[in-house]
Amino acid sequence: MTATREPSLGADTEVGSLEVVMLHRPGPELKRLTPRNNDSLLFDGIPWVDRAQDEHDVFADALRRRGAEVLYLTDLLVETLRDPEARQIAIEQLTASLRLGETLRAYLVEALHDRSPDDLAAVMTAGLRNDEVRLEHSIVTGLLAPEDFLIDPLPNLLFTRDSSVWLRDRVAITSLAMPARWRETQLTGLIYDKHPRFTGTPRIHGGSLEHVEGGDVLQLAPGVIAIGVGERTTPAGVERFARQLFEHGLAETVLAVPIMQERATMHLDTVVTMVDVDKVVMYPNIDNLVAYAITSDGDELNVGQAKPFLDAAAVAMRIDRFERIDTGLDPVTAEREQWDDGNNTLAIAPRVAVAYERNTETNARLEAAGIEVIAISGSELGSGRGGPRCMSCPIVRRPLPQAR
Ligand SMILES: NC(=O)NCCC[C@H](N)C(=O)O
Repeated sequence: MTATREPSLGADTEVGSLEVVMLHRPGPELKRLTPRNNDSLLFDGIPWVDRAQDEHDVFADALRRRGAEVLYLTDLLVETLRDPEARQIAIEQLTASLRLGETLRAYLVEALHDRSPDDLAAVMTAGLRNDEVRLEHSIVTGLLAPEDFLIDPLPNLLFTRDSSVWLRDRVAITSLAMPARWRETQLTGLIYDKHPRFTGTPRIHGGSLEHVEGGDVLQLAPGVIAIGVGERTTPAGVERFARQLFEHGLAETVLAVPIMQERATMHLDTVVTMVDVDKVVMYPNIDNLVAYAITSDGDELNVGQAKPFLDAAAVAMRIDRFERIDTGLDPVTAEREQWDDGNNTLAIAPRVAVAYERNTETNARLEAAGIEVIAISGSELGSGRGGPRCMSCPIVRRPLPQAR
């Protein structure tokens, strides 16, 4: 494989025309979900996997039809694993933290080295069950139940938004808060390090640092980055991330935005997403969203007073008004549609957004406000509590003509 990094990778807004995006087509890892493990694996139900795949294919096709190139995480991973050094790293990372005793760990290391890139990628994504290994005379495999996981599956890979974020020409490998998702950044980290398409891409952050998840990071305008602080991204995560953004010239202002620490609002993008250069769709039941503007004078970070989010954002973006499209929903409908990711839209160009079709009232108000809504079905995809924005990692967005 030769190094062929494209010169123009990156994205500096939420709404620039989407050119390259990474998705993860749901696969065998979803078949690992049971009523006994779905809570700890962060799913609210047991998805019908074939239907989830169909829904996801429609999503991917909608993006392709509008000109985006869709890269699948699994394809990138398999291609990466063809490199012996990448395989070595992958197996080391995968087995380093297993608490399975030395005999079983050593057996797994050897067995994984014998696997093809496809099979190794399958273990990295779908995990490994006890009854899927053949190790005689092992105390550990003998005493574990057949269906116990030796390596946990990663059903939340579906939400590619969270484990990496492109900021201008750099990629941030995030640090995921929930144990069920920790290993995801080993995969994205490896892909961006070793896949020829990304050779030489400068990086920030990393899986071992303070928690920051991609769903909390919104690029409101070039150099203006809002970061939610709640269930997933910690205050220390924002501080660490902001320092790197300033250090590498990726931001002039970072807006730290506290959100409720609950599952329904796990990321900033569950309550607010951009649908135009100066417009957001926002959960109506959070009128009091505030932001702390963080700037840097070179050495120190300066943190302003809490201001209403839309006002603080407008100042940082140097626009007169950052408009919230009034979905006008009564609080109960708003709560239902927020839970079903009605506010989690994916802008693929200014005023064009992909949204789940089930949120009929939110979508109708968006259309009335002049937003073209590309409605996709998400009855099964949504069982992991994530919408179109969560399910996509933009790798290239065209810069906006008016970008500063
Ligand atoms: N950006 C997002 O809001 N991502 C959705 C992640 C859902 C996943 N089941 C989780 O709990 O982390």
